[in-house]
Amino acid sequence: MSYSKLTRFSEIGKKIIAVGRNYSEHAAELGNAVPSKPIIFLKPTSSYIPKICQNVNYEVELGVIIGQKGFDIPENKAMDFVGGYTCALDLTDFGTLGTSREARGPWSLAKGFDSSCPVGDFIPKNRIPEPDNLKIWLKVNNTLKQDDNTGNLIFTLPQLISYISKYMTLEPGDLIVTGTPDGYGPVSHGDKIKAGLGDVTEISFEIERL
Ligand SMILES: O=C([O-])CC(=O)C(=O)O
Ligand SMILES: [Mg+2]
Repeated sequence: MSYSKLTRFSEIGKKIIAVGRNYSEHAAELGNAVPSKPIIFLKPTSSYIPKICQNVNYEVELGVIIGQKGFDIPENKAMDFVGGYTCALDLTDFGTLGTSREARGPWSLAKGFDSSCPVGDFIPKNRIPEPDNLKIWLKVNNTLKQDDNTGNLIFTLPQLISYISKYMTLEPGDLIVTGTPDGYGPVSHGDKIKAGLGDVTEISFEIERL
């Protein structure tokens, strides 16, 4: 399958593996300690559905798309398994849908409702030669809300790929959303969201309530 022809990963429909608290300033704004191991959770592929956004918070994230199958991948081989990148949002509702962050219950509804994972275009790997030095930003109604660099990820892409693949076989089309920087916040009906990775790719959409 040629991923470069795809603009929405719903056409691929593989796992969405998400990383939590992977920027220390985001962990701090949540009042959480910097994790000693990656915090991993799953979002269902139905969360790609561009349906509605509810009472949610935005989180812009670097999405890594897996290009070949692998398990127990060593860190020094991990980048060979990357097929490309995308700008993804990990929309989150801890208010009405999910167990609160403080509680220890699962986050599945808070982070897995339909439309909770808007993604941009597939960016082939060679268009981002330095994924560990990439500006990541998000604007709400043209106001800059999140502005950081993937150089500040606590766990790097090779560390994440290696760690996740010890537990879950990675398959072509899987998407790893690598965690959000600080500055997350709520959106409401009519808000215009624009987010991007450096000046390589941009995603924009408007929030609609049912
Ligand atoms: O929202 C959270 O607490 C965890 C998360 O997804 C992130 O850090 O990107
Ligand atoms: Mg997130």
